[in-house]
Amino acid sequence: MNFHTRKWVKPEDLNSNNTLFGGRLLAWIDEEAALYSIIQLENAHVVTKYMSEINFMSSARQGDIIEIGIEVVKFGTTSIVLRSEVRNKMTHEMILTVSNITMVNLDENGKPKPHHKKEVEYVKNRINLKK
Ligand SMILES: CC(=O)SCCNC(=O)CCNC(=O)[C@H](O)C(C)(C)COP(=O)(O)OP(=O)(O)OC[C@H]1O[C@@H](n2cnc3c(N)ncnc32)[C@H](O)[C@@H]1OP(=O)(O)O
Repeated sequence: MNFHTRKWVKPEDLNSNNTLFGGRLLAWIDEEAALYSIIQLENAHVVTKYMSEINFMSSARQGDIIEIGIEVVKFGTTSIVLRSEVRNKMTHEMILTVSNITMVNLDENGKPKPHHKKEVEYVKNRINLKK
C-alpha cells in the first residue's frame, strides 16, 4: 500500500474528547479516494458510490502526523474498488481501516461509463510513453 498523503492533526480537527474527529478523517479519506481514482481512471468525473464498514482502531491527537494509504482491490467495468489504511506516521500505529471504497466513473451526463482500465498506472510512465 502506498501512503501518498500526510495530515497534521490541528485543534479544529478534534472532537469533544480531544482526539481526531472521525468525520474529519472520513472526509480526508473520501478526498484521497477521489483523487486516486481521478488519476487512475484519467477522468475528473468520479464519485463515491459505497464505503464498507469503517474500523476506528486507535485515536490520533493534536500534533500527530498521520498518513493515508490507498490501494486498488479491483478494477470493475465502470467502478474501481479501493482499500484504505490510516496510520500514525511516526509510530505506524494503525488508526483506521476501510476495506472497500467503491468509486464510479461517470460520463458528462452523470451516468456510469466504462473506464477500460485493468491495472494500476503511474503518471510518470504515461508521460514517458507520450515523449
Ligand atoms: C468524491 C465525492 O464526494 S462524490 C459525492 C457523493 N457521491 C454521489 O453523490 C454519488 C451518488 N450516486 C449516483 O449518482 C449513482 O448511484 C451512480 C451514478 C454513482 C451509480 O448509479 P447506479 O445506477 O448504481 O449504477 P450501476 O448500477 O450501473 O453501477 C455502477 C457501478 O457501481 C457498482 N455499484 C452499484 N451499487 C453498488 C453498491 N451498493 N456497492 C458497491 N458497488 C456498487 C456496480 O457494480 C457498477 O460497477 P461495475 O460497472 O464496475 O460493475
